Amino acid sequence: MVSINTASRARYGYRFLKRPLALLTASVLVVVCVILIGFNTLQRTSAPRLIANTPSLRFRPDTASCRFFLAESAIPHGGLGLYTAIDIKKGDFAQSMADLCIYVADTPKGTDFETHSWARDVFNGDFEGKNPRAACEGFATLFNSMPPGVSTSKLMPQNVNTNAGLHRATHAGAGAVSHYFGIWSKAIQDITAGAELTIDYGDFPYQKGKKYVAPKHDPAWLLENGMCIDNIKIQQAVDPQMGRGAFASRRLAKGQLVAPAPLQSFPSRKAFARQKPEALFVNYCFQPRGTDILLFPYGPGVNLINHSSQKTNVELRWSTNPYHHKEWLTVELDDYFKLDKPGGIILEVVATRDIAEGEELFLDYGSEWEQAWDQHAENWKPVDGADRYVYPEEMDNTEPVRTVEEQKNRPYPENLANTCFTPNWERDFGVMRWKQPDFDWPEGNVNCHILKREKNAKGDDEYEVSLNFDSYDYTFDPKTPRKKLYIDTHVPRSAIGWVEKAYTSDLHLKNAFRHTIPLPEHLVPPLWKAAIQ
Ligand SMILES: C[S@@+](CC[C@H](N)C(=O)[O-])C[C@H]1O[C@@H](n2cnc3c(N)ncnc32)[C@H](O)[C@@H]1O
Repeated sequence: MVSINTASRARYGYRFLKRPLALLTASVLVVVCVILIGFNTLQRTSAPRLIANTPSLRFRPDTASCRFFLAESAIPHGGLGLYTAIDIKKGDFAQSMADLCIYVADTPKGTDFETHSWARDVFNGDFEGKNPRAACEGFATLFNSMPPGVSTSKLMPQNVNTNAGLHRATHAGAGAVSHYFGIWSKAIQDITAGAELTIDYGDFPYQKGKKYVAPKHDPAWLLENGMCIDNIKIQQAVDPQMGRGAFASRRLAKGQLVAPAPLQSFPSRKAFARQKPEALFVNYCFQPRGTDILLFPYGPGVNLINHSSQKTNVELRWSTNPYHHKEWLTVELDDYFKLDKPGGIILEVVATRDIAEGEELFLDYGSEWEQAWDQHAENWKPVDGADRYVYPEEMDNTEPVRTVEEQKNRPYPENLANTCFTPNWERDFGVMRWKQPDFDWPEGNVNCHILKREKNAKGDDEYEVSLNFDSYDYTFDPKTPRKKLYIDTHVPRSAIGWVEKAYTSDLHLKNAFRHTIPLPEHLVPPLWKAAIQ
């Protein structure tokens, strides 16, 4: 937590200003600085308005430039809320970095994961399996809901394919990290510093007739009471085997809060072991040793911190924030899961030494995890056919797409299927002309077969496609009339994309590494430990 200390700010003396020449020099410097800062600020759209000072720390952290905070929601009973400390223009990104989601391909019915996760079609996970649902870290899971007209932001579930630099033919880490990275939100109105960032959930039970007011806090209050969630940026890890990693977006001082990590609790890891390999989700969870429970941290970037026992520069502790229900850690595990809302416990990532801007962050996952990884890396060999596997992002999206007929002679890689983005939802089956959608919901993206390709009057390719609204059933033969056959005509090339067929992505690699991150022993509540013996 950050504290403003204006009195001690004065301790930084400017005694040399007593001399006139020095005064002139200082004035020129100030003007140059103001111009440079102004230019820099313009490039970032809006200026951080907050000034902070933590002079007691030898290595002064740059908290003043924090752009996003987690703090008590200004919505009554809203719990924690997301805040911006900068002005954001309508249409601009309204978060500091993209979110990451982890899909479970066949979510068991009736489990806590099914009820507390994102639907398959929100972030383009339709094609992974029969009942895909996602756990997401970052802003997506932290938003509170406000009605249309009041809510500030909108999710932008972009179809970003990424294997995080890990190819199944060459990397032991392939299949051990999620490909669903790149989820953003954008401002749907001009947002001013101090505003709580909200989205409209769509199904939130708003009170009829109630006039909702946009929730906000004073920016200075945020600096005093908020937890900065902007200290991490996500990039390719320095060691390519690790996939992405978390990096310091500003300098961080020893002992400083790097990021809060609210936790989602799931009572049984077994629920994720019905398929082989076990669901990738477990790799992103803490597990108190000996228990079967999973704790999923969803604070922005926390989940992206890789392991190193040699280069460790952050550690975990239970949060001191009032929203961390520490009393919930004093009940037996069984009773913990009977609590009204088994959420509300928060870990914190804290710097164990001064960290320079741009340094990769490393947590020590412990020797058990390290040995498991070393063994995996030593024994790993690529699965059969790995060198023929093509990731969707490797396809050239400017090339004309071959029709089903043409594919008989020149097939595409067998793991890939086409998707078509269609606005034609309000229909019975039959033939419809494609039109430019006025929405960007990912539900519009469905599996399709390319039946015909023709030039339009402008000389551009247009396609006739057969759409499959049962996304994961990509096997149907378009020539055999089905009960419901949906045809779109005049589909432009830009509406056609590629996805991996169900059950073929790296998520399902038989040789993928799976291991939870053991919760450090000293953080496991004694009563939970008692349950272990
Ligand atoms: C919590 S995730 C970390 C973020 C992940 N790197 C990503 O790109 O999404 C944990 C996974 O990252 C990878 N990882 C983390 N530390 C690693 C290390 N020291 N060596 C190899 N892989 C590592 C492993 O696949 C592990 O299961």
